[in-house]
Amino acid sequence: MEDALRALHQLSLPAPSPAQLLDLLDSHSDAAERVAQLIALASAPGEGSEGDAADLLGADLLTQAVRAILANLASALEAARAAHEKEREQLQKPAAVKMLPRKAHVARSTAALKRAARAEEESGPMRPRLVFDGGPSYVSRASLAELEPISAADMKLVPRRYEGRVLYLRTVAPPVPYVGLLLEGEDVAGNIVPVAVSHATVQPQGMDAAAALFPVGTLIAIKEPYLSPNYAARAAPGKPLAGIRIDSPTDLKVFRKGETGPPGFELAPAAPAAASASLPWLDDPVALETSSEQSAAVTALLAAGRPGAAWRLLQRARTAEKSATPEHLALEGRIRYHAEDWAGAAAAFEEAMALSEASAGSDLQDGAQSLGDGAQSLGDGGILPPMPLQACLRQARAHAERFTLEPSAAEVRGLYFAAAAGARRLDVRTYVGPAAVRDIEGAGRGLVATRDVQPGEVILLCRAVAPQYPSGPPVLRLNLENGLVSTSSQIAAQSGLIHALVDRPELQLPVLGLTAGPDLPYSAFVREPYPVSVPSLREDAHERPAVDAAYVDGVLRFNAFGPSAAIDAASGAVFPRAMPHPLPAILNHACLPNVSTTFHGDVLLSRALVPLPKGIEIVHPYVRGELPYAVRQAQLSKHAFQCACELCRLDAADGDGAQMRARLVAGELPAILARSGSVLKMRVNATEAPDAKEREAHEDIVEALEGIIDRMAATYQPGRGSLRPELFDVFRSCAAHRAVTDPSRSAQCELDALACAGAEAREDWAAPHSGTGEPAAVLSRLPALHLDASIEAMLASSTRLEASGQPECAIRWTATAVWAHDCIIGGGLDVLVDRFGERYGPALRLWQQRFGRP
Ligand SMILES: C[S@@+](CC[C@H](N)C(=O)[O-])C[C@H]1O[C@@H](n2cnc3c(N)ncnc32)[C@H](O)[C@@H]1O
Repeated sequence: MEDALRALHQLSLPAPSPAQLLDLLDSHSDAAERVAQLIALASAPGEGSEGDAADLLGADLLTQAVRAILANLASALEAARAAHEKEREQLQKPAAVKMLPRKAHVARSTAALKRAARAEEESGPMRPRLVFDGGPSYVSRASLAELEPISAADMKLVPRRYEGRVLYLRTVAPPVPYVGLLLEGEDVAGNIVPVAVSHATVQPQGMDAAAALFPVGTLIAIKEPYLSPNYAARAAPGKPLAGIRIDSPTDLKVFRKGETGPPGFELAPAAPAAASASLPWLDDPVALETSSEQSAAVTALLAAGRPGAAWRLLQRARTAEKSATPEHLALEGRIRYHAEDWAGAAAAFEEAMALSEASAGSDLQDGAQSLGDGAQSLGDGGILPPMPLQACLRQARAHAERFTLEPSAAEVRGLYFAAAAGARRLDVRTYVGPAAVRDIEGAGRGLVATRDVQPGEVILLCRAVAPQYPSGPPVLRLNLENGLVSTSSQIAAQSGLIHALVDRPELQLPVLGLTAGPDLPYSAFVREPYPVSVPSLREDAHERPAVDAAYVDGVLRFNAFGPSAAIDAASGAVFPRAMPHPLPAILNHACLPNVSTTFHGDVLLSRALVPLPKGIEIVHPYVRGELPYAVRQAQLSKHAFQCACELCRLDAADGDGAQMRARLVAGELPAILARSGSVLKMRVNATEAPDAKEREAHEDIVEALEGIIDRMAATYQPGRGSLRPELFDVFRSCAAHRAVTDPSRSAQCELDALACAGAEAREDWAAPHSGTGEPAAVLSRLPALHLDASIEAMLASSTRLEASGQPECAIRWTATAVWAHDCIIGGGLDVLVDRFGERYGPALRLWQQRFGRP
């Protein structure tokens, strides 16, 4: 991989994009040729700087060169597959290991370091990276004291996991960073053992940062080491070589100054870097001398997203100093705030202020500001940005006081606009509305309504645990067994979550208490009662947990929501996964949901779409209910359950009809809708009457649309009712054409579209609004599918009715849009205007004039 990238770099060509890499990894496609041409085109003759590869070689030669480079990459992939398969076979029949002599190891390690330095220099830190996985993954649950030391010479068979044993090594070279880290260790007998650590860091590191984490001479212990014939495949692939592969970084312990070294091993622990300069890898800093050192370290730990370590450090400092200082209390407030303990944070801020007042009016309390309802953005690591103590206190109190109150429109508005402005980690309190965790027959646990709930009520407002926004190089991980490709966001989320669980072991219950897909057995936490709120910081001593990287991957794959998408190479399915929102992850799936879930930065907001009677299961869609039945089933297949929601029951009852419909949707429908779009573009002035030619074009297309409606209608079982999501777009197009030719029938078409998405009309839907109060909506029940497009349907209908001189009918449609939007997202008119104002400004302005708050 690195060789191919270097070769491209030498030709001044860009590295393949992640999407192109995905194409290249698909051994069944002819993508290699396409990618070769695209990459070669990136340096077309005459366009680049003088003397670039295209000028020197000419386009044809250049394409040939790229082809050759990509062919090398393809054979590297093949070699990786072959090595993986061999290792898999050998697992049953391990062979005698052939360890290289020390001299050869030193030469190899020196060359690897040189190569890494050259790659960093030539291709830069943002060069894309590729690693592999697949097959068993290991984690040791034993404590060091339970394990018996082993030396490299005793590890005679490969591949083998040396259960019950621990290998002590001292590093003899700086680490080689790639996605994971490669270390070189020496045991007491002087044998060199290569070690590859996956998820050593949350994002790939440069050589200097990696060297600071593992300075030469660091003493390490590897619990129940797995000796692999291809040790580096998951961290930094290269030629197959026997070495230790660490899948879960909690299997690796680093000894720090002051810690007791391994019994019987004459290896002195290495001195750690100063805690304030560089935080120790995955551990808490120890032995800080001065109060200012402690404060600096706590702040650095918070910024690094390690509130647990910050908390433990603070507690140790407190114990040493006996009485709390205002600075310590302020730090405690920040840590508790980070951990969503608003009441605890408020108490600590208050005490800090009282103490600082007592100690001669410290400036901690100056500059108080009102924070209002607007959501603030949190700083690095999800912490409160620097602000006066009094402001911190207000904010903590506001969150604590609102804890049980349903989020207001102003709060949701603040959340929406903060996220729209690019904020990633939002300062909002969590809220768990009328929902509780219950066992659901045939579906594990789920959430049910604890009372009758009205449409629009907030069910959940939750922040993600340790969300990651990868800013490093693009990383891909190819599973050599099932072809699944994980992208940067998935890998960073996995590494970030492992590190977060080490930092805050109390988060294991909400995170590892989730299931990890049908292929992994439940963790022990799944059997415990699932926590509804975020567990508080643990007061007891910290024992570093063993975190199984494979289980965390499964949890993310089967539970995480998030804005970034990943592609299943096998099925081509695209599904979002990056951020774990623990409690919302307990929601089970239905293609026809009864809540609307939206994402704002790292915050998830779920509101009821329809009335929820007490005890009903709350369900949301893992895959888009608008997709044809067969596609939904294929996308859900990884979960290994059969969805039995109302939509699936109806689609299943349609039998062959559902398949015929899918064919129409994929075949003829797009062409008719495209034609419809072109005809609609003929309307330059919406208020002008169409000439005969235009009218005829609209009438023709309506005929074609009605034809396909009839053919699709024949694919539904008689008596199925109006829930027909595939017809939504067809009726919407009809509405747009009818608005030109026969305006009186346009609103009916929009209503038909909404009914296809699950809405129900009021009997008096066509009557004009009368009186002075707010108009009644035209719907009695909101659609559950095509949510945003449904709001457009309502606003479009309003706009047309207003234009055709029926303002009191129009205003009822706007009222419906306002209601629907409040139930789907909320946040009031400003949010609706921000999202739809550009296209439907006049309709929304009219509403604002008549019913908007001043
Ligand atoms: C995100 S979790 C939901 C919580 C899960 N029920 C639990 O107990 O942890 C997803 C898993 O829940 C189960 N599940 C979700 N929706 C389901 C449904 N409609 N029918 C059956 N099982 C379902 C599947 O096992 C799926 O992989």
